[in-house]
Amino acid sequence: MTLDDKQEGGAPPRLQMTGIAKSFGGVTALRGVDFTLRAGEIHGLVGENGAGKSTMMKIIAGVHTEYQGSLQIDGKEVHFRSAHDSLAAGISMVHQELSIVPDLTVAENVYLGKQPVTAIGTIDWSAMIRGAREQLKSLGIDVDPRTRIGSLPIGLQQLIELARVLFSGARIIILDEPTSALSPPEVQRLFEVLRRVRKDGRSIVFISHFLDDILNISDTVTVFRNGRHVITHSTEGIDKNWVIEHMIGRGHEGLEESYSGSIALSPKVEGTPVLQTQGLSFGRAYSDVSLEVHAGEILGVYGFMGCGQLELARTLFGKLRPAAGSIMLAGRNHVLHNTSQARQAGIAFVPESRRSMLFHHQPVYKNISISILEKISRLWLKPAAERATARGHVESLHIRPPLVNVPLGSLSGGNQQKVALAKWLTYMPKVLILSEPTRGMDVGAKDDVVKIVRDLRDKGLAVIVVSAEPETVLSLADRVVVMKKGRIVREFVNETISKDKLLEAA
Ligand SMILES: Nc1ncnc2c1ncn2[C@@H]1O[C@H](COP(=O)(O)OP(=O)(O)OP(=O)(O)O)[C@@H](O)[C@H]1O
Repeated sequence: MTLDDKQEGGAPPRLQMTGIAKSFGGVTALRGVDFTLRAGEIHGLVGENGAGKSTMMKIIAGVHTEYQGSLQIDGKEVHFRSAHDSLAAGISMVHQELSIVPDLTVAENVYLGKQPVTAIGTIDWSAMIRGAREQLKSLGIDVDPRTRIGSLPIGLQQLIELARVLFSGARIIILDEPTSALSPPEVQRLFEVLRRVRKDGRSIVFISHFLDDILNISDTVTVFRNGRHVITHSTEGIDKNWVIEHMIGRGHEGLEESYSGSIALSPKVEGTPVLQTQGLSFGRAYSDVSLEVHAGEILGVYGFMGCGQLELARTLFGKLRPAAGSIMLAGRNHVLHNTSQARQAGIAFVPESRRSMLFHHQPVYKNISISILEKISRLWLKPAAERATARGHVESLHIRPPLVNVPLGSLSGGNQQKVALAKWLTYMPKVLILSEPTRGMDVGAKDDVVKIVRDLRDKGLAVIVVSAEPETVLSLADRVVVMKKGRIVREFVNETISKDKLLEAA
């Protein structure tokens, strides 16, 4: 470790974990890992999918109670037996999956489990609503605390969940992928709050695959690889390349090249588009959207979270019925009444919430083969053939562990995402719509996805990539349209663009 374990003045660290080991059945998640968190520190934690980040943090949060090694808070040995124990010790964690209660109001969610009470012991609704409004305001969120939270866009839900933890008074706050659904301005607001929280002497662990965010907000960075602690270093004087090198443990020539800096877009493709829309509108989500995508082309649709791009993607897959406008496939008008019509027309859609569409208790190979089973069920696909298909995808996407018989639920979040993508790659559509295809993936996995999607394009597929992450769009798209408040405001063709240009347009 290159940092001193002692805090200034010789006080013990806020949190010290030593020699932590944890296995799940035959899978070893952590192999004797050390981790130190100091008071008033924002500590970035990075590593490839499956490196053990979430497992380590879930031990602190009292989710995993069986492990080896020592856990000390302010110099005192503790062993949490439940999430409740951990909360009582002043530790709060926001998991990758949101844990809000969709049917409750915003205020109830902010105060979940600790509602203010009146002198006579009833819930103090007015204090709760007032308190929630103030807390949210400091995060720049202007929303009526009486709104049902499930009716709000996902980015807002994520911010509200963060608000709950940030204002809980916890001394140790663990944020696992907190910015995945946030727009750039929302990320900036979150960072301002995190800096305020740090000033109060509270400590934050920030897990993310967005290395720019990690370097921007953290004081210290720790890298895990394959269940081991690789290095801990002050963020001063290190850069993204340094982090990637330690994450993957080898040179990374070629990796991320397409993400950083500028990229050159392709000229417009001539001929009849495989898919085209004219004046497409859907309620308040988006209106008057005209776009086209050709065979052998990747169209990027970029916009901040909640600008209508997710609804647009769903419409193109027959999940939503447009209020106006038309969709044409190979130059002919098509009315898509449902998703099976879209599939028959050769359209595939990988949604951003793909993990919810998987079967967590089923083995990996079943999850991958399910879409071809549907397509060629009459052929009585044999399990051996299913496994063989799955193995091919597990290999090309570098899914870890590389086992097709283990239950999907035992994989790390990022690896589950890869399985979800593999599932859709098994059947060859004409149009492939990908919503947030690399969310939650580490740099290496992103690179694998980029290669696979480009390969599909080269085989003649028309691909639409919908994303609120500029890097995702830049790394994949041949041509980009930018959406803002439900409208296409800009198209970039045959020119060199950068992240700044995209952000500016959005
Ligand atoms: N509940 C579980 N049952 C079985 N195996 C598990 C379980 N949770 C995690 N693992 C395994 O432990 C290893 C570490 O997973 P973990 O979720 O900690 O990784 P991570 O670094 O957080 O990855 P990601 O960036 O993808 O979220 C992985 O191999 C994973 O498959």
